[in-house]
Amino acid sequence: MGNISLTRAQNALRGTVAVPGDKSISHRAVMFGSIAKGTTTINNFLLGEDCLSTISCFRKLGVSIKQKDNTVAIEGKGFEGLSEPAEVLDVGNSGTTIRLMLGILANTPFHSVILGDSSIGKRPMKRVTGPLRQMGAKLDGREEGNLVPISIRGGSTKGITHTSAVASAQVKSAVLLAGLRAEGETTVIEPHKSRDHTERMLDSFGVKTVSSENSVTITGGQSLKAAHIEVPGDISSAAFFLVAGSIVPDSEITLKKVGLNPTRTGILDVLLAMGANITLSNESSDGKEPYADLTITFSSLKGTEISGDFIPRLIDEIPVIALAATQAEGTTIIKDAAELKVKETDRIDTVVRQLSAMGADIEATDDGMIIHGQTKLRGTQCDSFGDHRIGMMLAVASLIAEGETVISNSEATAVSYPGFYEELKKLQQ
Ligand SMILES: O=C(O)C1=C[C@@H](OP(=O)(O)O)[C@@H](O)[C@H](O)C1
Ligand SMILES: C=C(OP(=O)(O)O)C(=O)O
Repeated sequence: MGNISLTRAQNALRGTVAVPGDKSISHRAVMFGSIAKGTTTINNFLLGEDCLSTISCFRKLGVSIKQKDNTVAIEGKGFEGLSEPAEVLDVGNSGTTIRLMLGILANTPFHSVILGDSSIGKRPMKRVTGPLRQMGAKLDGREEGNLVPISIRGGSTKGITHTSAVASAQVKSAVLLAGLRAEGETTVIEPHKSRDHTERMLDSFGVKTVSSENSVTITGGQSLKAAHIEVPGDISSAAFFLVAGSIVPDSEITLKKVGLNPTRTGILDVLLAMGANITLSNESSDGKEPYADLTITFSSLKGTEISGDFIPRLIDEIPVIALAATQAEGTTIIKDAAELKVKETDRIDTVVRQLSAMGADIEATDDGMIIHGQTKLRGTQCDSFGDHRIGMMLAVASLIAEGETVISNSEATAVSYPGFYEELKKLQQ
């Protein structure tokens, strides 16, 4: 597995970055196009390994998908166009692929087996297989259907009202997708609102859902009509540059066409509350998703507290927010974020261990972390542990660390951002 060796930034970070397409939106565009009737086209599709896994799984389900660079064309034949896969569906490292796909397969009258890599092998699936079983789908897997490999035989399902213990767009989307073909209404209630890309994109495909603050209802029997999807830049990828620009002296970075769906912009609210200097320009929207250019300049940061409703709006950005907090004056407290423990790694544990090794004053709590700033960081031997967001956070940390930072399993960043290290390097010239 690859090591990358990085050194402290010699110059300020300056330049413009077009961050790659949004991962959540790219997955959904392929999935919805695969169950819609007609030709769905996607522009600025994310060529990250996770989204390529989604394409590969739907091809195994018999869907014709043409992909050239970041444009994709899908010949959808509706749900009826999906056929029993001869091979195992391998989702690689992607939690979104497996959970949403299970929702779709709940209604397909054939047998499928799904698995993923060693990280997926540890991630809980009961949160999805539980409600899908309640709807009538036949699923099984290790630990009573909690862990892959999962086998599923879809069939006829009935609508349910599901109260999810966690705010999770993957759970919400899986149940709503099963609800598309279920008898009657299906409602998902969450403790906090999670990202709503599914609801927005279903609308583009001609399917109505009804949302209130923390619940969404879908009526079964609706079919999808092909659509054209323009994928905005991924704010979760932009987050690494937002923090890099804030902590490397004299920096100024512009990020083009970054998706600004309000269920995803917690990182902007938090960085602004910490004193970051971020301006928006060229605000617009394609279809249902708003976007804008973001410009970030270096500024001094102060600690903050992040909890409750904020957490789902920035869940994937917490590793890099923790890094920003090491450079902020005062204390940052992150709580209500126990979900971090069931991501690609236990992100409370990996963030705390890796940043501690670099000299940060950071401690783990049951549902988050406490960071005391400002600390000087020093380069050391680090590890992404195969978690793309940890790899990218450590690369940003290296920019302000004394000496050499070596990151093992550095290739993990290709899961959501192929070419990340090169882009970071370009800003230093
Ligand atoms: O629905 C999605 O596209 C995602 C939802 C989130 O996961 P949860 O639903 O588990 O919170 C997020 O962490 C993941 O990166 C993508
Ligand atoms: C948690 C993530 O993705 P997934 O759940 O799709 O593996 C992520 O991208 O940080």
